[in-house]
Amino acid sequence: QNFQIQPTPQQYVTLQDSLEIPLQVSLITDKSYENLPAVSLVENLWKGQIKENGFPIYLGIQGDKLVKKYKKNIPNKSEGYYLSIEKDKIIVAGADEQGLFYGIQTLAQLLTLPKLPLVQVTDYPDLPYRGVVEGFYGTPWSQDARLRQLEFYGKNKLNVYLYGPKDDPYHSTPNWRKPYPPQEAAQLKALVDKAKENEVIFYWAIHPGQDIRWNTEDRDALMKKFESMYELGVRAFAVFFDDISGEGTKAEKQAELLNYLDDNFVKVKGDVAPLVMCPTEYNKSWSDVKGGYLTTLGDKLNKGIQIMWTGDRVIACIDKPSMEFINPLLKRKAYIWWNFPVSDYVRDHLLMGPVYGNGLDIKDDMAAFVSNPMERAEASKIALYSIADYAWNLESYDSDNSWKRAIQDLMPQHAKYLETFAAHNSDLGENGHGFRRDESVALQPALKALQESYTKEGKIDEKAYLEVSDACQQIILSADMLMASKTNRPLIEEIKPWLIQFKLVGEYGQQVLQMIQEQATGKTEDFKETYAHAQALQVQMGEVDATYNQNPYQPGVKSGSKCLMPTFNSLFEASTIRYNQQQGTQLDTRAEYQPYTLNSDVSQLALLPVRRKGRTGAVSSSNEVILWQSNGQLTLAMDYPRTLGNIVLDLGTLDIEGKFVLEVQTADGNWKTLELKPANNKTLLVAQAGSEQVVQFRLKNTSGTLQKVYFKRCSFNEL
Ligand SMILES: CC(=O)N[C@@H]1[C@@H](O)[C@H](O)[C@@H](CO)NC[C@H]1O
Repeated sequence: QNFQIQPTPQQYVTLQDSLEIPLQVSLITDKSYENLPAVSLVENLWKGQIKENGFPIYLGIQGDKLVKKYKKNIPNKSEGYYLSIEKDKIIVAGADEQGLFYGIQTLAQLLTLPKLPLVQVTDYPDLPYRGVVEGFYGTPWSQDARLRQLEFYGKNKLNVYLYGPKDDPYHSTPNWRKPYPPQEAAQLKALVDKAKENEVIFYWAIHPGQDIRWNTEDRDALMKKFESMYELGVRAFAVFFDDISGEGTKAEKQAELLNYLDDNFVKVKGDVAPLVMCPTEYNKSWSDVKGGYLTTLGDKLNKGIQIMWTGDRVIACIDKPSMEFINPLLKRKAYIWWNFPVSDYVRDHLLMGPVYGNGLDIKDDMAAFVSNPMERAEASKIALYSIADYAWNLESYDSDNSWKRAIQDLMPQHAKYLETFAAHNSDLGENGHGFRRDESVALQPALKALQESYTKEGKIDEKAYLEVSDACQQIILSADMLMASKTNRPLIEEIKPWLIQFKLVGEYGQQVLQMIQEQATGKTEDFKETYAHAQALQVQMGEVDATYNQNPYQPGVKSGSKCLMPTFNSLFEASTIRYNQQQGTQLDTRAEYQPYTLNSDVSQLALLPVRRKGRTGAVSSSNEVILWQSNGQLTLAMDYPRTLGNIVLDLGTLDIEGKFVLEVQTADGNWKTLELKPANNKTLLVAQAGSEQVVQFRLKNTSGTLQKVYFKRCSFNEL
């Protein structure tokens, strides 16, 4: 990967010459700068080698005498800088202190080269605010993760971090009125200090809308909370009104409160950044323009207050039409809250792919571009690196080039392996927002050719076969090397479950390739064992999915879910079907491993699919009235003895006494009846399966007559 400055600078002139990296430097700067982040940064670059007669580095800010002669070179743009590396000196001149800091960040990147190239960099950001809103549901980032993030933002010229984790009880209901306890307060103070060191504006956000009352008591409570955050060093504040219902959603009241905060806190303090607010109607698909919510905010909110916007939908890329819709309503440029790579609605997937799809022609239409990331902080850095690249210089943004550099930056020693992993772990899978991403892009043609040639004609496309076979080798190698990596352990620890799964996907692919080869060339003996090996890998993938990352939303671990797994599963099924036809065998052709099997002589239940999500199993419910004949039964068999927790039934009635019996068969073969107890004020019935391992359970109509019931729920969980 040939060297590029990150983010891509506005103007970069190299003089085709270079300089040995000076071992000792002397800093020539206005004395009042000694504790500026920019100066601390350059002191860290030459730790202990700052000497009077060292190589001269001039550091200045527009207006200083020191950089007077570079006045015309310094861009007249906030956060802009001019960096000139010459044979006998280096000049770093900022339009302001942030620009000076960024000039030195660029110098720091050039210092990673064997020699310092003689360059002139004239640079500045397209957008005034660029960064991250920690605004997702799920486990909030840890203190360490946040400290590393802030350093990453400094390096990548991101200048905003909005602290707003939905599941922090002091940010949101119920404790937004309360000050943080001492330990959390100290941690926040440390974050504020780290942000300052990295020229990042640390916004503390409050999420009061679910239970706020529009009265002076709550208004004063909010002011008091802001005051307590101010004492911790916070100098930037946000109020989020998203995902709430009821009183808190009123635009007039929201505007009144925010204007009050603006007039009585922000303007009074004098050193606090412009307020940022997230509206209740934060995307077009939900907004009711005629209802007047957005126009009320646009008309009434003080001009300086920023209003966030996620685009045409909750999860959507941002383009010109999106901005042309919202800006006139808000009577200001919307402050974009981009919901990527957030994955709190697809928690079993990692979003490691390129950042693409946002307009390159909208730098003058947005007040800001901040990303809502994954709860996995390190894994989010691939996307955040490219978001920094995009938001600094939209027109020059190249998503694939940026993605490759992001990976190189995250794991220089294992970039090849991380790229293999990231390429196949980028799509979200089916989801309620309908937002999808490309995945396995480079391998798609070969996967498609292999699948079509085999499933349609039972032939092997040799070229495609070899390409997919190599890819499987690469997948296994990458997973192993990354799991054993000594660098960037925080990243490896975060993605380990997916690395384990990814390796299994590669191994499964290898077996499936062997299956189609053996079937196509008539090696019937080998096929049976290869088939069994493929099934063994399906079982292991199922176990990984049922073991790691268990959560109440999208439990489990999906890897290669858009292209690799569907192709391998289809080839597994096709080759088994062909084998069965050839040999007259009855091998199970189902590729999605199913530990649970339903059997029933009640015709309306017999074909209901059984779904497994993480550690819960559930029979798809039916909307019909079930004609359940006397002695009719439904059984749920396990692949091997398993310990179950609750078995939950909903037959649409609690009146099952003397009509239905629920029994479990334990591993010793004995049956025992379980007591079904009502579990809510409706028709839910729950039974404890007991501590022994179970091989199956059954629900039987013992009434002696036909029963008409519903079949709304039959689920169970494994302990
Ligand atoms: C403004 C915004 O997106 N708010 C939340 C956000 O916290 C979630 O993380 C986001 C992604 O699921 N959905 C929208 C919504 O639930």
